[in-house]
Amino acid sequence: MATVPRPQTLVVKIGTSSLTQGKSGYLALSTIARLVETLSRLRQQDHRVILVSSGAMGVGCVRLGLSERPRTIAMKQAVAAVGQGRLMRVYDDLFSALSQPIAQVLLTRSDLEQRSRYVNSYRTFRQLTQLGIIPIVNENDTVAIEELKFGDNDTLSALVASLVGADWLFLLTDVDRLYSADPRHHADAHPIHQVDKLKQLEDLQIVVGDRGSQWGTGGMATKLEAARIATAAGIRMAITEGRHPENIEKILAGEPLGTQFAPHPRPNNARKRWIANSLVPTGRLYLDAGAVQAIRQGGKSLLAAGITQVTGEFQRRDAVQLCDVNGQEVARGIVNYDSQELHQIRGCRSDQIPEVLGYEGADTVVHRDNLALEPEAD
Ligand SMILES: Nc1ncnc2c1ncn2[C@@H]1O[C@H](COP(=O)(O)OP(=O)(O)O)[C@@H](O)[C@H]1O
Ligand SMILES: N[C@@H](CCC(=O)OP(=O)(O)O)C(=O)O
Repeated sequence: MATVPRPQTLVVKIGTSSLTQGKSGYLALSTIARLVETLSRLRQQDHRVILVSSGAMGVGCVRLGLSERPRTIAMKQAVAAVGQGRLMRVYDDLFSALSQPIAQVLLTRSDLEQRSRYVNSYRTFRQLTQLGIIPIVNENDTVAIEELKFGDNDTLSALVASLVGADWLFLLTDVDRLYSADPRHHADAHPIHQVDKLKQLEDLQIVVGDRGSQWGTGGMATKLEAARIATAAGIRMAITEGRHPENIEKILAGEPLGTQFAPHPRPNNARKRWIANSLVPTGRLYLDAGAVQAIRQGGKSLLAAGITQVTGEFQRRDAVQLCDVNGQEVARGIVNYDSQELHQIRGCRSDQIPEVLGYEGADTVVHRDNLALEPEAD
């Protein structure tokens, strides 16, 4: 097997559709064993490896004899609690056979939203990988409430890859790559091998279903959202077949397998990566052309004068999307005013703000240190 020159940080996500056998939902043991062998080999080559594994819900359902995903939150949480333990037991048995230590990391959205918890999560991953351990990550489905969920592990894996500053994100699924339409329903769909810019997919009018397989979540739509997050964070991404985890080594060695997504230049400011990816925006500010130019080309802070419209309800220090006149997102940032205040001061010069609000506020609506530009906004 070809080896890759320098040790890299690799995040590998495997979906339920690859971990389980179609109709019965039983574990796909040979796939899991091959995945364990591949990841252990990559560790032996000194790569830092993080596995994001779905499957808690699917495994829990089979254990409890359920034939479809539960609908109520309480039931989902109970089923995931059953499945997660069983899944980790299988991983631990197989990795232990190869003397590869593993650790379980269960995350909720708030672990990555709050800056201090984000930094703490980063330190945990760094310590684990420095010790040569493979962290196995899943959403903490048992406690996560609906509003605070990542919702799917494609997004979670991209956020973890961004958090640790990974070189590669591999999404292992039950199709060998992205197609122009869902190959299950469109026999004539053609394969997409390489994506240099995500906009290319819009131009090609790619149709991605948001329905996954029986136990999967999000289908291809969430994989493209993962691609948006990962490539913007400067991470290469590949979608490839879960039944052949050894493809990871071939892709690292330069083979054109699966669908590969080229990264944007890596933003070298970790705080801005956090703002761009981990915070969930709760409102939108529409900017005039001058303000868009000032923040994009001039690297300036956003002032109230350049805001034409405010939507959503948000508090000070919340994240918002900054959009041009066409509604195209150009940046994300943390606001110094809440939505009520911004309705009053939009379009005002900074020196008019104290008079309008009746108190002294910040000079900027979004300071440039709290503003992360969207790389594909051109
Ligand atoms: N354009 C597309 N190209 C490839 N697969 C697609 C596309 N649109 C939808 N899909 C579906 O997405 C499914 C994979 O998503 P999902 O079941 O959520 O996988 P996982 O469990 O690996 O996350 C495929 O089985 C396929 O039917
Ligand atoms: N956290 C859930 C996984 C949700 C999910 O995204 O599933 P999948 O689409 O199979 O990757 C579980 O463990 O069942």
